[in-house]
Amino acid sequence: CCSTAAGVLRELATPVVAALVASSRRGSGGGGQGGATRRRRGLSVQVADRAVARRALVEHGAAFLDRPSGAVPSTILTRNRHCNILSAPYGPYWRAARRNAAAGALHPSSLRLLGGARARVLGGLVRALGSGAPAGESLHFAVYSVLAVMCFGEGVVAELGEARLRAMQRFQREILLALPSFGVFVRYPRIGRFLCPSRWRQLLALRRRQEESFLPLVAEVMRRKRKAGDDSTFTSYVESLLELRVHEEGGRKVTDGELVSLISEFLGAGTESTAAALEWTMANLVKNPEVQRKLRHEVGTAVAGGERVVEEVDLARMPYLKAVVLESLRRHPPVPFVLRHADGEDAAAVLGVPRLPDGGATVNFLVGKIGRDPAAWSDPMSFEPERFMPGGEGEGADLTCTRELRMMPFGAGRRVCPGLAPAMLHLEYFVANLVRQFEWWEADGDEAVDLAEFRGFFFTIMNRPLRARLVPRTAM
Ligand code: HEM
Repeated sequence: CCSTAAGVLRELATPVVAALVASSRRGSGGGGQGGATRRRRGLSVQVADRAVARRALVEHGAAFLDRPSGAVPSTILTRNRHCNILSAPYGPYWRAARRNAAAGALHPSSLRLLGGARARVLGGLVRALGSGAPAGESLHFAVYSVLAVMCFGEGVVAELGEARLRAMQRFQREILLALPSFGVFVRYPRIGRFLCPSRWRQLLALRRRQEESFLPLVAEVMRRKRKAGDDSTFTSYVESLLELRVHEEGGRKVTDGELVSLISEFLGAGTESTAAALEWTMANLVKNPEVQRKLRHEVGTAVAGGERVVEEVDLARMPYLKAVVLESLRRHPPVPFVLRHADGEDAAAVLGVPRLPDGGATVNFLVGKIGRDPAAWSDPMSFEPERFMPGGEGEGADLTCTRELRMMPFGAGRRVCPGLAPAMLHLEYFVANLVRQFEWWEADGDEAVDLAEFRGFFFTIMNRPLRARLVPRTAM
């Protein structure tokens, strides 16, 4: 029935749908949560038109609220059993988990309480770079460290120590690299383990290691909480998860399996995306010395001739910094596509077809293409932060896409990335301080900056990790 429906769709497609790709792949539903059921995967529709994207995600968002099953790391790793925010079907559990993150650990008021921890991570990063550590890997570890503090609290991370934190980060990478080979268990949930028994054992071992890595840290968070009482002002993500109740499901707590998936998502989705964006931004600053010079001038003006570290409060006075980060996100969005499941008449009408097949369709919004659309951006492939300055075509860019959709690096609509605020804060904070501390020059030979992309399972990262010749500007 899928191929028939695909044929119908292909014939009826209008120009607003950039491409309709028939897919014979079927996914199983697996168990839904909170009474919601997952649908089988049938067709895949790709949207590269920003007007259609906005109509679908913002104006008719209710018809595009779910994600296709098996499209998200945690659904693969737990075979759809333990959802996190990204993978949860639209429903009570998703609402509770998302609200908890957005109003808690990811809220600007929580981020403000972490100024000291951020500065300590920056200090470590500057020392590492100053002693010649590779740029790409060092940026990545700095972002992971900040996310770990937000997740478990600074005391727990300090006790864990750098070596174990680095091991956790390596393990996260290992999982990301292994994920594509586990698709078979989502497509064939009943017989997958018999078809590929050794891969099945590998999957179980990875998930077990994830549990063994996170659950003792959760216990440590609880122990400290009991000891300190309610004195501390900052509430870590894990603390908030332990307090979370899904009221529409009888006030139940989050299960251990969900806890592990939610923590893994927080560290994984938060680090890989932000670190990739940071690396792309610094790479473009190496490639564009004039942009770097202008940015350094702005930083110097904002913080008394560059005499002190840039703090969160200073960032609001740096429009060019924001323009540099936005241009990097437009040109190199770390998440190159947004996946949603669509079903029903409303979704069909938005996509310009009379109906969708039984089971609905997977809709793939092409974030990269939308941000580089020549109809929206002049010379879209070049790196020009000026376009986001007053009078430029991107002035007042709306990252949530509520007013207008010209780029969508954080997605759009009700499932827009809840990490937008911390991501922008950390990008601006690290970029400003890194150009204050160092001049970033192109290295020679094999270490020269290569802007070629590597498309991973979920993220687009630099094909070759960033290397640069750093010249310290102030005594460290
Ligand atoms: C530069 C950094 C980041 C980029 C480019 C990015 C991008 C995205 C995109 C494109 C989506 C899909 C949105 C949609 O379907 O409309 C998403 C979802 C999500 N992101 Fe981010 N993200 C970033 C940082 C973060 C951070 C720091 C966190 C948390 C620590 C985070 C957590 C999430 C979660 C939980 C979702 C799922 C939302 C839902 O399904 O309701 N992201 N992100």
